[in-house]
Amino acid sequence: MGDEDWEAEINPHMSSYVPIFEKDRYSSGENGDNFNMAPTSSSETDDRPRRDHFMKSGFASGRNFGNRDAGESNKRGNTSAMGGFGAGRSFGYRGFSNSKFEDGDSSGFWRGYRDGSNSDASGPTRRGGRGSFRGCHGGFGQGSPSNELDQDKCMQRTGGLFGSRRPALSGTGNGDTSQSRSGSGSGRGGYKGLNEEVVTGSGKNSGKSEAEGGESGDTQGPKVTYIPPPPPEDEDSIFAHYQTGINFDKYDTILVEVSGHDAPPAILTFEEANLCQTLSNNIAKAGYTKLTPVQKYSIPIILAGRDLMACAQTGSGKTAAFLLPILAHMMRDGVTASRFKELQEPECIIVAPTRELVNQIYLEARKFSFGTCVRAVVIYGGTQLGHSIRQIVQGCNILCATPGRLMDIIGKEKIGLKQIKYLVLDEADRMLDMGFGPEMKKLISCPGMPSKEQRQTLMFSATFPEEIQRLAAEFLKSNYLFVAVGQVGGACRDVQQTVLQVGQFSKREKLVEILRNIGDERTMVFVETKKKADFIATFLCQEKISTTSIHGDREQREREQALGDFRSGKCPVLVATSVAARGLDIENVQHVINFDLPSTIDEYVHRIGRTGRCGNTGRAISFFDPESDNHLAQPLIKVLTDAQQDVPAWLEEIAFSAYIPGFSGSTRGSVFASVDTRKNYQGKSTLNTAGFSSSQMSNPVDDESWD
Ligand SMILES: Nc1ncnc2c1ncn2[C@@H]1O[C@H](COP(=O)(O)OP(=O)(O)OP(=O)(O)O)[C@@H](O)[C@H]1O
Repeated sequence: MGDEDWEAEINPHMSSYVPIFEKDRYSSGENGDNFNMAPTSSSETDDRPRRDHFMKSGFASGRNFGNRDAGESNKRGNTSAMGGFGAGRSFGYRGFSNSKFEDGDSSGFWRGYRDGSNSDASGPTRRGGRGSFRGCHGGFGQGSPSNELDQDKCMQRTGGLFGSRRPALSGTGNGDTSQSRSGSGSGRGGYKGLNEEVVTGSGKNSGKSEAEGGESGDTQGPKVTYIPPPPPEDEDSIFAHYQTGINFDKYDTILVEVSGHDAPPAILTFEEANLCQTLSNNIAKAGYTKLTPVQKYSIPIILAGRDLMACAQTGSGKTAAFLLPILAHMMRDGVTASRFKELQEPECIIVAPTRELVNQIYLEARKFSFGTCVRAVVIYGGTQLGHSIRQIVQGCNILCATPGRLMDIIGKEKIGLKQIKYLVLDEADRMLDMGFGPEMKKLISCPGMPSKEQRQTLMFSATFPEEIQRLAAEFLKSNYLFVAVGQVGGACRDVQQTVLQVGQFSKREKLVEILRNIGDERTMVFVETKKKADFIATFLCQEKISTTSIHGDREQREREQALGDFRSGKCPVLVATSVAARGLDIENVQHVINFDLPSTIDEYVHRIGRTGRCGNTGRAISFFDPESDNHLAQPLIKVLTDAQQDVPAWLEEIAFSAYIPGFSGSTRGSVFASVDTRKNYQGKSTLNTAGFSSSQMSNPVDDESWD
């Protein structure tokens, strides 16, 4: 395809793929790039002129964009600090999505509903500080398609020139990942971005988050002014749900183990839970007629007031397993917080690791509390802090929050914690690992927070590494109960897993081949880094496959837009980092493709769990690169075998040659997704001095993918 065809070829397919581009970094040509003939006329804070320009010249000139063959030959040469990645800009303009953003059609979160509301007040101002490095996400400059990995390296080396690899997080302790992009290149600090919500600066201000920077304005970053559109209020939308799949009834055959003393018996039907009429009505309206195993066991445990750690396969209804009994108690006991109170004191806090997930939990809470006196509120980073506060002051009984925003709100004394009766950690293993663990510890020692004896603490996940379970004990009463719902190894058996041996440089070709076969079926493609997410999304768009992307360097509005376009089917392919690996419940995701395998097997289990949910079937295809993935061979075989999937002979050979003495197949037991570590590890501890298990020390690759 000639350069002149470029724009025409790619425009129709780029409706939603809109990485940020900041022109000035790239417009001079000093990086040795001739593609990006960006004018310097438009204001840094003005979206529209730059979009117009790039519609004309930016893309049109990106001639190396799809040149995958350039790969091998260019991969070394492209790493020059100035020319390699720095030149990669042709696609980095978020305004590419025609006028959508400016039209305020940011329906992303709301399961594809479009209410047309334009509540994004961010406007141009947020562009200024943020943009300084965003263009690099596109990653298609001089020879850039050749080797995304080398781009990554180059990017890191060039951090000093362009700002931080992460767009200029303030070094002064600004905590919100979307908040403080000052362009100063101050680096990422504390958690290196592992934490979705909390990024520390110099270390001095660890744990502070966007309040310091964005809202009170004492850092260089622009204010986050994004106000997400309210979800639709009509009953049909609130109770919209997808159908359980053909394998839903097979849940009944799944083994469940409850450990701990005096566990109440499981219930078999919703009626046995003795929920109030309104709650029962809401359950019926949600289309729930039958309990899933984790619900059968967890609901009576929570109703009995016990602390709980529950491990059950992805997509098997853990959210309702904690929401329903909590709501039942709130209905029984009455709630104290009301809109007429000056200080809101919620009875329940639910934390989860990503903004999208916390919002999804909120929608579930809103659904089940419909028509009751209980009011659920959601707050998360990347949105205007004032908006979060306004939501809370209208009355807050259940607060669904990401950790960074929660700590901001607590720090600002916008909520009191004295009334907390329920603390829920969803994706609890993630919430307690290196990234979020310190924040969670801070949360439970906040002034006013009832001690663990005084509150009920509930933890849910599909995976629960043993060392995390030991950390969790600090949060739970000693007599907590542990519910393990097989699937063996944690992967859902409704997902047909295939592992293909594909080398780094053949991956794109293979991906396109697979996606072409798949057609329009909804597919999530997981990659390991944010830059690669943009790179692959753009590449697919160029291949005329409608694609969008979600990762931590995209603005919240863009993330929501991407999710909305994926949910609605407008973009049937979503390229994502691990930020989308956990919890997201999207109807009709038929395929998950691991373009890059994650660094841990647990992450693999979560990723493939985006398909095959709630008794529906799905497919997962993973590219296994022997150059980089051998360490996963053994645990992968265990997961495949446990889920009764075919194990390729070549994988067994690799596993054999990469044999790790003492490897027991996984960190988990042989029958259940996780075992209660109290059985095996009483008295033993492998914690390091920081209080975290060494195996949970953050992995730089993981860090990259998360934020
Ligand atoms: N008893 C039920 N009957 C019908 N549908 C249900 C039931 N329980 C849950 N669901 C639906 O199943 C889907 C998956 O539930 P949910 O998101 O809670 O799974 P999960 O176990 O939390 O998954 P993950 O591990 O990926 O976070 C949701 O759409 C939910 O509404």
